[in-house]
Amino acid sequence: MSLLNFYEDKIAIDLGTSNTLITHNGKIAINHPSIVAIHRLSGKILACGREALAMRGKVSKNSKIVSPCKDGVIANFDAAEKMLSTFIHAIPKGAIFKSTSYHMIIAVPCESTSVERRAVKESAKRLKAKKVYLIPEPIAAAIGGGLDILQPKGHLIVDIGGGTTEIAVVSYGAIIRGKSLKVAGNLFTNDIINYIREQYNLVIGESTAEHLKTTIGSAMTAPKIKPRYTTIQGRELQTGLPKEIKVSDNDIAKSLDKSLTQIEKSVLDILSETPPEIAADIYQSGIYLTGGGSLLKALDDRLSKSTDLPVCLGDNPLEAVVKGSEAVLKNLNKYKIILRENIED
Ligand SMILES: Nc1ncnc2c1ncn2[C@@H]1O[C@H](COP(=O)(O)OP(=O)(O)OP(=O)(O)O)[C@@H](O)[C@H]1O
Repeated sequence: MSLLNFYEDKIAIDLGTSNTLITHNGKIAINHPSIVAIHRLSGKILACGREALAMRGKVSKNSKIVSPCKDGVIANFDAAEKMLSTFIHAIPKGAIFKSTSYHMIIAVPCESTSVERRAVKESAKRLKAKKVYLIPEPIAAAIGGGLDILQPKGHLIVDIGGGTTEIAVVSYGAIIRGKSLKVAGNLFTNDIINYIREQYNLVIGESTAEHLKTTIGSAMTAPKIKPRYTTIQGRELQTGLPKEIKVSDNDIAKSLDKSLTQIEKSVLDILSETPPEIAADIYQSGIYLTGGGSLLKALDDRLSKSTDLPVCLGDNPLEAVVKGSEAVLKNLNKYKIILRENIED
């Protein structure tokens, strides 16, 4: 390895539907919502990340707020590149190694097409990446959570993000069976909005629904336990007037039931397609649950009940993908089987 290569800047990117995380030389340098405010006429970026999120619903008609990713994949490449470029330029760089190009690794959904992957690589090249590697998100999440997936032993990883739930059976660093399901955290939020409208005739916004999900949200109703309540405000459907109601954790559990059942069904489908030797490993190791959606209360218990398998909640589920990607980029030799087996171009 030449001295030049040794000092090459290394960037790992988890460009998620909800959040974008970037590590630079081993540290998380960027952690923002994946959202940009753009001037309609000039196409100029007005704000990115948290700043753009704060502008949502409050900008003039000359500006628009854009989420570059939908259902786990880039839906608006121009906005995604502009957002990533702004984030990369915001990374505080060391005074000595001000490199103008990087080695970059980007996590992609396990069912991304070769066309999608090529488009991601081309975008990265336009962002001056000298060398670009891609890694499947569930594999990155598992490595980031400390799972040793290089062993010839089967693991079942369920990564519930904002736009997709990635379900992958992994053995010896390769995905044996994988599925990207468009049922994840953002849909849970919509489920809550719809339920509150139908049950209470109250229209609530995304932020209120997200708040309900992350505070009193639960994957299971608990009939024998005293319900937990919270008060929310919204607009009454018939009168159009502001109104306040009390909502319980059981309400949220009921609203999420259909989406959670879909995830459970997909996990069971993948298990039924898993080769018997690997299924035997999974019987022992259980399910590795990660991604921001895994933070929903009692989701591990619910998944364990429906599959009859132990469920292990990963550490730092919101950071696992970027940390795992970073680990691979730092040690390409150790993880070369992962890049070779899972991403063919
Ligand atoms: N405490 C919590 N309870 C329930 N859901 C949560 C909690 N904290 C975060 N989430 C949800 O996690 C999701 C974001 O997770 P994550 O950052 O892993 O997804 P992403 O990488 O942006 O999405 P994707 O991988 O689908 O592109 C959001 O839907 C968010 O609401």
